[in-house]
Amino acid sequence: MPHKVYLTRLKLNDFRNYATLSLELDQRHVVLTGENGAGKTNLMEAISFLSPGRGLRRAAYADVARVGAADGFSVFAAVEGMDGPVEIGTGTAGAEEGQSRRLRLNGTPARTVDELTDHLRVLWLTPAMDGLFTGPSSDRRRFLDRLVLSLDPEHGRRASEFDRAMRSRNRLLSEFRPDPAWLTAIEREMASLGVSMALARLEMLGLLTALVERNQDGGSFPSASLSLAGFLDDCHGLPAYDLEERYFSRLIDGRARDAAAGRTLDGPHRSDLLIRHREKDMEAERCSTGEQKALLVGLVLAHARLVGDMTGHAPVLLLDEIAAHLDQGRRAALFDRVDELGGQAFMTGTDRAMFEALGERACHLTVASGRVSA
Ligand SMILES: Nc1ncnc2c1ncn2[C@@H]1O[C@H](COP(=O)(O)OP(=O)(O)OP(=O)(O)O)[C@@H](O)[C@H]1O
Repeated sequence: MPHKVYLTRLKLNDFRNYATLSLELDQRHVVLTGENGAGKTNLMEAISFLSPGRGLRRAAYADVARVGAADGFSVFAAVEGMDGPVEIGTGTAGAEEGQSRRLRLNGTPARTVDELTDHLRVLWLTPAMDGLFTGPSSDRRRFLDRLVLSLDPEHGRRASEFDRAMRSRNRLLSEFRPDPAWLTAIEREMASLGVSMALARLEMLGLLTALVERNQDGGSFPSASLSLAGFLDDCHGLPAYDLEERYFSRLIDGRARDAAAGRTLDGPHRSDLLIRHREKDMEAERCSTGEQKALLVGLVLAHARLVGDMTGHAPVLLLDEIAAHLDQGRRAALFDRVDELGGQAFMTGTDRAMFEALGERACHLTVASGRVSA
């Protein structure tokens, strides 16, 4: 069983509809129930700021600060983390647009928010992800990249450097006579970064597939078959060096085409994550709404287990409105599966009765108008 990582304290200041909040927690799961608009998802979002990135809503920080607050927002958490107890403080200094997020670990400023992954991993499932299978491929790429990031924090740096290089190439190609040496240097860089990104994604899919095959759980949640398409599809199994050479020469050959299109038409930014319902052997997008939800739950739980297996520490799990679409049997199975992961999970819903099967395994809290009570 992986070690448990859990929050023992959470304090918010001027965060969404919370002027101030101070919560003491123990290592149990946390169930947050309350009416629509009470502030349940806001609290989950605050916890998602304990991982790199812009949180589970991908919001602009200016929108996160409480309306009417003079300054920015802050989130403070005491965590029994992967490297022992740690105090994490994060937030913005002002409410203007374009602010970056600051991070302090045990009172000391951190260089980047990526340092959070040394202490805990936070994974989430929200209703906004329900359209994952039917929505644009960019949503699935972002989902996959978050999976990769949770095990390989370098993946984010590679992706943003690739993006920067690609933008430079697009700009150069739009010039009348671009400098060929400069273009070639950028394309070299793109080939190296792009292939690293694709291989990291493939590695994640391989690990997840192996785990799903090892842990058939008797069918409470369906399992997914995952594959990638859209980039270097005809080069499976080639070593990294050959892949780089292929992509590099395709970029060179594609200059005129990309210049005409005004963008780069080949690369890891064009990959799509293909998801199939394994037991039904059917594309996820053709499954029913309920089947898609169950498939997504199964996928996120498998990923959480993988993170626990690989790091030796169970991730903190944020499950927003997870119980609403599940029947009683599935709900009980979900709680058991979540519990077996060995971490701390935060779950929300409008009705406390839905979480009865969790019993004493969770601390049950009520949220109303930006306040939390037992
Ligand atoms: N920056 C902000 N300042 C003040 N209030 C905000 C801010 N951003 C959002 N809110 C308010 O926070 C409230 C709570 O939102 P939240 O999404 O957490 O609700 P919820 O309890 O999850 O509800 P539901 O059950 O409907 O999903 C909303 O009424 C919203 O208007």
